[in-house]
Amino acid sequence: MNESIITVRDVTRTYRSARAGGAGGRFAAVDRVSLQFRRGEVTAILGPNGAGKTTLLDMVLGLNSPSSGQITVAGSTAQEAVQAGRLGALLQTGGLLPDLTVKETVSIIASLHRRHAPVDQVMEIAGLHEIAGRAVGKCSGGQQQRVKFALALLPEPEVIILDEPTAGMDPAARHEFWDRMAETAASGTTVLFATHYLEEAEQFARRTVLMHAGRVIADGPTAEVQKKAGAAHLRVSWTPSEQELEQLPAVQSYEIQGGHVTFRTDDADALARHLLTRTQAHGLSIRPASLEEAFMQLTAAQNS
Ligand SMILES: Nc1ncnc2c1ncn2[C@@H]1O[C@H](COP(=O)(O)OP(=O)(O)OP(=O)(O)O)[C@@H](O)[C@H]1O
Repeated sequence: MNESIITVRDVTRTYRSARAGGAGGRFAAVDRVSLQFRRGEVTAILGPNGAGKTTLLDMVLGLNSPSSGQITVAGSTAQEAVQAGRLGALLQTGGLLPDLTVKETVSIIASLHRRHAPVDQVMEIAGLHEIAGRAVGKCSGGQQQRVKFALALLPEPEVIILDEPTAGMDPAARHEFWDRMAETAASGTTVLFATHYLEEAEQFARRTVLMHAGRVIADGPTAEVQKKAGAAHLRVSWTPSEQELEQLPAVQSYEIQGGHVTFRTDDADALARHLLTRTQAHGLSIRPASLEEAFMQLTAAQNS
């Protein structure tokens, strides 16, 4: 269980910078990243647009090569692991043929694998039996993602990589998708997925790697990473004294405007409790900080 199945060692991937007008300037889409993933671990790679998640996952899949550093999967290169059917993927891009039915799609892709799981079994795991006869082009976005999930399961991979698998799904479809994924992970498959959603990481991954601008800025149990990134804005109607302000817990910063105070806090519950029980503050509202704000805060904290 503790054996590392994926090792990313000091990996950088640079691209020519569009902003530099192609004048030779390069930037690192992934910047000196080192990570290890253990067998059976479910990890979320969390980050805003452009953080480097897809670039990193594509390198783990051998679709893209590091500019420097090394990646090994189950002791071999990514390409060898894919060829051996040890790695399965559900990628953001990559089309399905719209005129084939769901079952035809899964059967045809199965026939391309030297060894594969029974078609009925992967259809069952991905919840496709009810829509087996439907043309792929008539399936919803969420159903198409489930078809891709079934295709990723066909080689019975030890590692499965999912790049924003639930993009475009409504909350119910998202839940159903993750319930099915959890069953797969419970059987010992290592799962690595990229997401924009903190809640998705929180609900489905025990470990979260937070990326921003190509760097890993936090890595650990999801609850801890969430606490670091999960700052909130809390607003009350209140005219506080200097002394009252000083006694408040968990305040990162505040702004006073008219009869209102807006706090930025890393523990909204503790602050709300204090404000409502020990001060005259009232009319309290809490708004979670956006992921982008949380990242800016974390990066600023790192750089200071
Ligand atoms: N082939 C490429 N050529 C040039 N720049 C690229 C290329 N691929 C990615 N980039 C740039 O590298 C950075 C990281 O992109 P990447 O797609 O890995 O981010 P991401 O975290 O997956 O974002 P998203 O959540 O939007 O998918 C971005 O600035 C992107 O524009």
